[in-house]
Amino acid sequence: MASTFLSQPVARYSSGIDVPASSRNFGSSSLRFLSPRFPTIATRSVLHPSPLSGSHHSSSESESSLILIRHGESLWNEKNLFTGCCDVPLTKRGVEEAIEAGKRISYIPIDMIFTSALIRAQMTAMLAMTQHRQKKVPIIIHNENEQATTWTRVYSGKTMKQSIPVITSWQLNERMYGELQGLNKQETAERYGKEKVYEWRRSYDIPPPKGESLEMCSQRAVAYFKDFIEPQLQSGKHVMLAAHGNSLRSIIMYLEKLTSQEVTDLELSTGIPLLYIYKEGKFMSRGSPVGPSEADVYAYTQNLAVYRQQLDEMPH
Ligand SMILES: O=C(O)[C@@H](CO)OP(=O)(O)O
Repeated sequence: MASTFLSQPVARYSSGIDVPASSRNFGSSSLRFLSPRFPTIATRSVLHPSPLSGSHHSSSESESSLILIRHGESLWNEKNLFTGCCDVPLTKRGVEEAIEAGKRISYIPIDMIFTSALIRAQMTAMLAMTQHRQKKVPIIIHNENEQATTWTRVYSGKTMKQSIPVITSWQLNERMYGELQGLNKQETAERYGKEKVYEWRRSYDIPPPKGESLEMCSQRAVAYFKDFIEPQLQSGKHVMLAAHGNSLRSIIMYLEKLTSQEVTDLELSTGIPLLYIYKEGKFMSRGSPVGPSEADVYAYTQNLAVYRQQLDEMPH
């Protein structure tokens, strides 16, 4: 699976060279984030949780939160068009959904953000973060080439501590819908029959014409999750992942060990965050946080409750 990523260039998240050793930390020892191209290095040089992240244990004891969020409504969702890998932005309603989602998760710790390479997922992550109580700045990591890496370097350890790296990756993109992209879903159902279109949209292993089946999408999205997101969770990092209906369905299938039949019935609404707690190698689904004042969400674990209390004590 790792060979899938060989074409991906190196990403570095670096503080630069003129920062005093004592402040060259993103909460801990390393400011460098190395790319999916080097999974083992990425695992070792993870950015450690912020002081407020509530996770200071060794990885064997650590507990991390994972937020999954499907992007808010896009302009093609609104028009009922097959979108797939076409890169369309959010509607006004989608923007509002993302902001609302941000309110729901405003007290859940987030140390790293992963998004697809598509603007609707990136907009959603960024808009949601405008609501986060911790007020850290999400920064997209540019690793297209050496120049991009060098030209986006940050030279202040203090600023780095107030930042959250945002890693974008095409492997988290929506499933590629092939020759359905841009077609109206209703008209397509009328033309090819509802059952055929349902099969294209929701079956596990039947691809739409010249497109990816959910199984094919899962081969890249779940591989990426296992290789690059799970190691971050294992090291105690709290992660938000903003992606798409089908890339997230395949990841949820993996997290919840769903069968190919069960994943067929799984539908994800736009802009609704889903919370998982990762502990001792297991993912526990905690549903969707209803709102920042919803006591139940923070009662899930002692760590989340402590984190929330710390945020409440922060000056406004
Ligand atoms: O058009 C798409 O890309 C997806 C998600 O909006 O549609 P579907 O729900 O049919 O998988």
